[in-house]
Parts: sequence; C-alpha cells; structure tokens
Amino acid sequence: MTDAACHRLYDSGVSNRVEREALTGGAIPLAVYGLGKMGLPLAAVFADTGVRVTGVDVDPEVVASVSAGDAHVDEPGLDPLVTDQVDAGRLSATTDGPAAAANATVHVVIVPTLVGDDHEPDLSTVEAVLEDIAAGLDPGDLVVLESTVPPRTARDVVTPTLESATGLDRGSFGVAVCPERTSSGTALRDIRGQYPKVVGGIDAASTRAASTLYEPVNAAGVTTVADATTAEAVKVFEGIYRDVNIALANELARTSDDLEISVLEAIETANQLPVCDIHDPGPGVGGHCIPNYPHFLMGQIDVDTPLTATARRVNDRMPAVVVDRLGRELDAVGTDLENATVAVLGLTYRPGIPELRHAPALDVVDRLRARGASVVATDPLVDPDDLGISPLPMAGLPDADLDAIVVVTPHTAFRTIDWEAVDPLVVLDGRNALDLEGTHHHVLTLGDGSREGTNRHSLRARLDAR
Ligand SMILES: NC(=O)C1=CN([C@@H]2O[C@H](COP(=O)(O)OP(=O)(O)OC[C@H]3O[C@@H](n4cnc5c(N)ncnc54)[C@H](O)[C@@H]3O)[C@@H](O)[C@H]2O)C=CC1
Ligand SMILES: CC(=O)N[C@@H]1[C@@H](OP(=O)(O)OP(=O)(O)OC[C@H]2O[C@@H](n3ccc(=O)[nH]c3=O)[C@H](O)[C@@H]2O)O[C@H](C(=O)O)[C@@H](O)[C@@H]1O
Repeated sequence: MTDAACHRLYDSGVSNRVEREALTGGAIPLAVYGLGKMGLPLAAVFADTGVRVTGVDVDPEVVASVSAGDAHVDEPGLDPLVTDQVDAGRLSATTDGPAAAANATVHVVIVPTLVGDDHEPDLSTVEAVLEDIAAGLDPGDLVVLESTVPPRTARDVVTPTLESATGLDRGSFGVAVCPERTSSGTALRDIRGQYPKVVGGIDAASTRAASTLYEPVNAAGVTTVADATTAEAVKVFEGIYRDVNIALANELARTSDDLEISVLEAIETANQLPVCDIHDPGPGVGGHCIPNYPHFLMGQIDVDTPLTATARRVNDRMPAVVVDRLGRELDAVGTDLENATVAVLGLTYRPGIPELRHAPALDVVDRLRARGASVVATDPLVDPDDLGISPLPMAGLPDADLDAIVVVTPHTAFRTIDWEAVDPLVVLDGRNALDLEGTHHHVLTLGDGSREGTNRHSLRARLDAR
C-alpha cells in the first residue's frame, strides 16, 4: 500500500506517522456506536482532532439533536464542541448502524453494559452493535471496545461473534479494548488526557492500531497492556477497588457508636499517610458503574471472590443502616418513625448528575415508607413527582411540617438553605456535607459517634478548617 492510500489503521503497512496524518486528516473514517453520556463526548473529541466521525445511535431523538449540532448530554463544554464539529462536517449522526459500519474502517463501541436482576452481566447492547458492525466489517478494520465489559469479552465474545457473522478470520481484522476512564461532569477533560488511555488488543497489530488511534486524542499518552483481557481487567479492577474501599469506610463508620469516636475524624486523620486512602462513608453506592462492575468479575471466573461480594453486600445495606439510625434518633426525641414526615434531600446517585440508576435515595425512600413514614423529597435535577414521591421545593422547607430531614445526595444548591428558618428537626446528613454547627437542629451523620439522644453537630466545619 502506498502512503497516500492509507484508509485504515489495522495492519495498514505504512508508518505510524503516515497513519496518524491520515487519521487526523479525515482519511480514516471512524464510527462511534452509542452517543450517550460518554459516547457523544468521545465522538466530538475525535472529530476535534480532525478525524471524520459518524456517530450511531438507536435513539432517533439523539441522532436528530446531534445532527442539528446540539448536545443532548449536559456536559461542560460539550454543546459548543458538537456544534463546531457538526458545522465543520467532521461529525455526523445516524440511526443506520450497518451503513455507518460499511463506511468506517475503525469502529468504536461505547454502548451501556448492564447487569440483570440475576446479577449476570448483560451484553445484549454490545451484541446488537456487533451485528451492525459485522454487516460492514472489512479486512483491515479495527473494532475498539470502550464499553466496560467482563474480562475476556473481546477474546471470547467479540472476536468469535465477528468471525462467525462475517466469515473473516481472526487476524484479518483487529479488536482492541480501550476502556473509558471518564466521569460525568469532567468527560471532555478526562478523554483529552486526565489519565493515560489504556489499550490492549487481541493481537499485537490490534494494540498498535488502537495506540495510533488514541495518541492524537489523549495528551497523557497511551499505556499499552499485554492484551485485551488485561485492559478489560484494569477497568473492572478500578471499579472494584472503589466499591471495596467505600465498603470499608461504611463498615468503619458503623463502629463509631461502639467506639464512641468520630470515625470520620479518624479516617481523615489516618489519610494523612500517603499509604492510606480510606474513602467516604455514605448512604449507599449508586450509578450504573460502581455497583455493577464487581459483577463483571464475581461468578464469571472459576475463583471465588468473597471480599468483592461482601463489599457489595455492605454497600447495599447502607440505605437500611440510614433508616434504622433515623428511627433510633427520632425515638430519642420522642417521635415514632411510623408517624413521622421525613424529607429526603437529593435523589440522584451523586451530586450534580441527573441520573437515578441504583440511586441509594430511592431505597431510602422505600424503606422509610415501609416503616410507615410519610416521605417528601427535594432534588434540583429531577422531579420527585416523576418517581411517585411528593415533591417539596427547597424554598418550601421552612414552612413544611417535618419531623426529620435525610440528606442522601448533597447537591451544591443545598448549601443555600437557610437552616435557621427551618423549625428544629432531626437532620441526618448522610454525607457529612452540610455545616449545621451552631444551628438549633439535632444533627447527626454516619460515623460521627453520636450516642442515641445526644445532639451532635456536623464535623464538616472542623474537618474543613484543617
Ligand atoms: N457514564 C459514566 O460515568 C461512564 C460510563 N462508562 C462506560 O461507558 C459505556 C457507555 O456508558 P454511557 O455513555 O454512560 O451510556 P448512556 O446510557 O449514557 O448512553 C448509551 C447510548 O447508547 C445508545 N444505544 C443503545 N443501544 C445501542 C445500539 N445497539 N446501537 C447504537 N446505540 C445504542 C443509547 O440510545 C444511548 O444514547 C458503558 O459501558 C459504561 O460502563 C465508563 C466510564 C464512565
Ligand atoms: C472516582 C470516580 O470518579 N469514579 C468514577 C465512577 O463514577 P461514578 O459516577 O459512578 O461516581 P463515584 O464517585 O465512583 O460514585 C459512585 C457512588 O459511590 C458513592 N461514594 C463515592 C465515593 C465515596 O467515597 N463514597 C461513596 O459512598 C457515591 O455517592 C455514588 O453513589 O465510575 C466511572 C465508571 O467506571 O464508569 C468511572 O469512570 C469514574 O472514574
């Protein structure tokens, strides 16, 4: 192949420099399957480096909005980037996966990978995309998996599926795993190089091709690992580390009453050592990532994983821990949870992100109701009414007839609440996020060492003052 004819990355036969120039000059067409929270930022960033990108999504509204130059995902900096790239003709969108596959020589898969009710990984969206890709896969094409998947998916699912659907042999096309290491709210920054891009292929040529693909995108560089399974494991391990670490923090927080110390203070002080990085206790672990990723390992291999499994159970128990604690504290001030009206502050799984998947607040609401409490809720990003929960606007807090408030997700908007204007209440600040020092409320947080019936104040101010 001559340099001028470089239209692919896998086994192109030309130098890395020529491949890169062809890629960023728009000569190597790329399809991104899945234009969601991570897929759209990724597609836009690729286009911004000069790559010609077709985004594929099954949702016609998503495709219509991207085609009009609008970002349907609320991510800092994304909307103008999408507008610019669509205007420049580098980014387009379609619902026609097979047609996009036929035109592309690099295929990037970034659709959701979920876990079913039986805790089994559900790869059906990835498999649906593979069907589209197979319809247009040619020798020399490269398939990149950005979706988080159980280790061995590229080797044992993606490659054989493409082989049998196309009749092509392994080695005539490339498959690499390049996991998305980004976070909602900082997606563009993360994709462009907050951390190195991890790349592992099913063969050396796939690893090389995927490295070339990401070098122009990621300023922090590319970390190549031994193979695709290692790359898959890196991402799953990162998630398990977080889940296990949070479970440790939650377990330690539950010891606080018995030890009669503030575990939060102890954790913060222990973390002064560089070898110690205990995470924050809280009312539970939500989102579609961290609660799911452990299941990508547990039960998927012939080795038992008791620590990972226990961490999942510890974290899943936290909404019950919160409701039990609230029940005891209300008891101590002479109120039955059964007859109480409780306001839940923050429903989304983390602050600033309008996502409810596995949100611990929903479990807290269910458990409060199961104990007979009336529940109202406030969230600046979602309407509680849509979830069958009575809404309480933040401005209505002072006039509401409440017995308790549980802060599950500390949106920044809650910092503006005038707590002195709210009648004295039991406030369970599940994230130790509010500074209620000196207010007339009966304030407690997980891990604060409160004894039942005593009035403890948030440690936040003291810890922040350090
Ligand atoms: N959201 C996050 O914070 C992070 C997500 N990830 C991983 O990135 C992957 C994608 O996640 P998100 O972007 O958050 O998902 P998302 O749910 O925001 O978006 C997925 C998009 O894929 C589309 N889609 C579904 N089936 C399709 C198909 N067959 N063909 C084409 N499009 C299809 C949906 O319509 C949707 O627009 C997942 O594997 C996730 O684990 C990784 C790091 C962070
Ligand atoms: C540190 C970080 O930002 N991890 C990311 C994680 O994103 P995610 O949006 O799920 O947020 P997260 O901060 O891990 O929080 C998950 C859940 O855990 C809870 N949580 C988090 C940290 C902590 O110390 N204690 C705690 O209880 C949060 O409240 C939330 O309910 O999962 C993403 C993913 O893997 O998909 C990953 O790319 C991101 O890097």
